[in-house]
Amino acid sequence: MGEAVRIEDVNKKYGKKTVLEDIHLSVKAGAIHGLIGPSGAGKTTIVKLIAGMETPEHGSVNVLNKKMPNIHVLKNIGYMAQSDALYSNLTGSEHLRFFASMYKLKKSEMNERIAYAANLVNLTEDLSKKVSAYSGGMKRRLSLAIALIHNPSLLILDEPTVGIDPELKLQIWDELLRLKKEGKTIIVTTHVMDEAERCDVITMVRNGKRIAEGTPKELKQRYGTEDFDLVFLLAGRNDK
Ligand SMILES: Nc1ncnc2c1ncn2[C@@H]1O[C@H](COP(=O)(O)OP(=O)(O)OP(=O)(O)O)[C@@H](O)[C@H]1O
Repeated sequence: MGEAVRIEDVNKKYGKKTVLEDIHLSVKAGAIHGLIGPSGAGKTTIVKLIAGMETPEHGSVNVLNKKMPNIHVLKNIGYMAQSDALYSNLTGSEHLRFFASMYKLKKSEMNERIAYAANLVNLTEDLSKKVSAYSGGMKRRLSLAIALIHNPSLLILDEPTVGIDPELKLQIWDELLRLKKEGKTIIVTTHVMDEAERCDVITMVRNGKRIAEGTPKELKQRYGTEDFDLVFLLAGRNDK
């Protein structure tokens, strides 16, 4: 399998503050790749670079073999941001229609995709409600449905399951595994170690640096523990 994302030698600053330093990252096509790290580590900045929303001071970001930002690549990316960018006066259904129309889906395909995405995130019954009446978890679920609406080949999910109950979280992970089987590439950021263990490859990020990478099994073997929280702590200590 080829590479879906390649980041080489990336440095990123906000003002004078360096938030990413010498980042190299290769995401295999068809894999679920997790970015794990404490708050402020730089995970969101990395996914924004991949989604073409930020550009690095130094280095390169290639997605689906094109240098980012690239307008043709954007339609193959589904991006779920950490904070929900929704219109409080529109209903769930209006959101899905609006985003589907941006991707120029045909009417029949649009209806099919809306039904699929709404069902996946358990929002079918709530589609006619305005977003102002949605709970935080419902807004997260709607954002995920929007990210999936155009059937993108690369899904970038920034903390997708925050505020989502355990049952739905499992359901969403089952669906991510199914999408992977279809050949989609999924990049997911998380603080939650049980989610990390579901990824094919994990990159651990701390203070803007990549401190460890491997499959969950490799990382556990490398640090001699089955406890993923401990893997992360040990990887962090080695970096000091
Ligand atoms: N637009 C911005 N302007 C200035 N600083 C920023 C901006 N965006 C992020 N930062 C800083 O960059 C660093 C990395 O932030 P980032 O959001 O990438 O971390 P994160 O690992 O995603 O954290 P979290 O898990 O809390 O979302 C932090 O120190 C943050 O304060």
